[in-house]
Amino acid sequence: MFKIRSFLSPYRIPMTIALTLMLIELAVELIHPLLMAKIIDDGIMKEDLTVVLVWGGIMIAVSLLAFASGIINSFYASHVSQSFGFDIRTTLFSKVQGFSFEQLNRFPTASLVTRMTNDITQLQNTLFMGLRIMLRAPLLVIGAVMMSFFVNAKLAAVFVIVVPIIIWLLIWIMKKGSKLFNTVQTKLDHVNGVIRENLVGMRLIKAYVRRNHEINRFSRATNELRDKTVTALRTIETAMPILLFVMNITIIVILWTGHTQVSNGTIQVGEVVAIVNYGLRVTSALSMFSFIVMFLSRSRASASRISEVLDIDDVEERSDKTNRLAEGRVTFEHVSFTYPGTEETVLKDISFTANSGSTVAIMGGTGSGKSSLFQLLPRLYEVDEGNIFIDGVNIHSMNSKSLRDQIGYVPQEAILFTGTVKENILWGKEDATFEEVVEAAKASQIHETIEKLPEKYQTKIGQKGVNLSGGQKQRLSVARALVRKPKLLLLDDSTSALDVKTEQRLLKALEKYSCTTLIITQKISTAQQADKILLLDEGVVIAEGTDAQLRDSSPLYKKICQSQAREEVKHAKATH
Ligand SMILES: Nc1ncnc2c1ncn2[C@@H]1O[C@H](COP(=O)(O)OP(=O)(O)OP(=O)(O)O)[C@@H](O)[C@H]1O
Repeated sequence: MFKIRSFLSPYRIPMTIALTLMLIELAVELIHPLLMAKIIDDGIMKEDLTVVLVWGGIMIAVSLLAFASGIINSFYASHVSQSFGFDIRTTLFSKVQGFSFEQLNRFPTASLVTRMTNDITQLQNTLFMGLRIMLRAPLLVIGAVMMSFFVNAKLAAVFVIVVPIIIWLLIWIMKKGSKLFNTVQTKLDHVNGVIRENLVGMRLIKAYVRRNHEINRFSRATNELRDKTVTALRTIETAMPILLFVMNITIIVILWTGHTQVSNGTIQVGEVVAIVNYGLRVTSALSMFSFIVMFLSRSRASASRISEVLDIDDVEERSDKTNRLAEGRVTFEHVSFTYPGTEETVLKDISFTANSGSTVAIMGGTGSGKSSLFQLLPRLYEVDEGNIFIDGVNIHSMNSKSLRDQIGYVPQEAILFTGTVKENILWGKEDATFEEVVEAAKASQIHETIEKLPEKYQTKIGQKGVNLSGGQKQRLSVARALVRKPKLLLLDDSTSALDVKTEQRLLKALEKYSCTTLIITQKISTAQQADKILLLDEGVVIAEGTDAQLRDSSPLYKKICQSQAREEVKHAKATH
């Protein structure tokens, strides 16, 4: 919570101005009944028109002052609340960018989205309300009670009993409400999660005709959200009529005792009217409380959810060593790795060397640890045991940003961003020239396809690359990696959707980049072109060598070759 409060520091001055203006409004509101009492007792009762006109004029003047203060207060309240929200959102976003994968796994994606949008909006609204009316309501209650005592202490004594009871009740509701709204926000996370999964997987949903299943899933999530919200709002709303009932009884008591005292001549009519007026203002302030308590409860829940993200420790950069990779020679030395928070060791005692400029194909069954091995190289995860060296330097001691800058990593799923083809390639190296972009596209065998697009390199790519085929997306992702002219290129099954000829051309074109290439593949045709093949099984390297060597020495490799050869024969027969 402390961190969130610190976001208010830059706005101390506008907040002070807004609060001062709010206090002016409040003061005017509190003076009004006094002026009214004066007009009744000294003007109307004594039939003195000058008093009525003079004090009436003063009343109008202070009302205008309150009006102007209210308007300027709104300006400041909007400015402060929006800027405060902007600052938190920007900080939260950049905080998440610095998360390690282990930290990222602690929050579901949809929950992070809710925290960065809805939760921050809750805080913004609360701050706006805070600067406009939130403080005004409690201060109005306190001020009205004090002024009543000033007018007539005996008559106002009833407030001393009633107000503490009401304050206690309000605190109780707020604590309860805050817990309930926490659950509401979690349910909102869930709804966002379902929506996100649904929109991302729309093609699959249609292909599997799962529309009704998805509609039911969404209905369940949104029903839960509705039920929890209704429970939270009910708890807060039912308390309000109780408060107002108590206040109305209080006013009746004041009127009753006031009436008796007026008859006895111990109090003037104007004084009774003033105290009743203060009572009514307290009542109206309390009816504002239902909103205030709701806003406070909600924002307390939201603030703690935002703090959870802000409180995550920054990943410490161990080194500012910005080694330039000269050759890209990779050495794994007895590397073992377990995903944080899990038990199973997914890579066990891995040792191998990929010479500079060479191509190493990594093969293995699904779940054998191929992608995990890749993620260790740009240090997306840290090794548990052993060491990884690039050009003889332990990557553990290298600055992670400089290390990643020099690696071209193409993940298994080709991810494209909304923007043009050129922008997507430039994503790999912002300051690349157009010639470099074209060069990378040519090497990735995507240049000709791009040239056929309506606006060539300026063609807009639809959301997630919907207007491109799987193979085109893959090649564009490879171009994005090549444009940075990496010393080390990691292709995670990134040529799976390419036909053999295109893939061969792509691999040939890579030679000119003279980078070390590690390529995860399921295809023997790809592996055959590599200088070395690593065969992984359940996180262990079970065979290492060239295609010819493995055909002799590895029964598993031989089996894969035979089964793929059979597939090819079947495929050839089918196409004839
Ligand atoms: N983020 C993660 N957290 C925990 N375990 C994971 C994570 N990612 C993968 N694993 C586990 O690590 C093991 C190896 O997964 P990995 O993705 O490296 O396999 P792979 O060989 O690349 O498989 P595939 O060819 O199917 O992509 C699997 O048992 C998988 O369940």
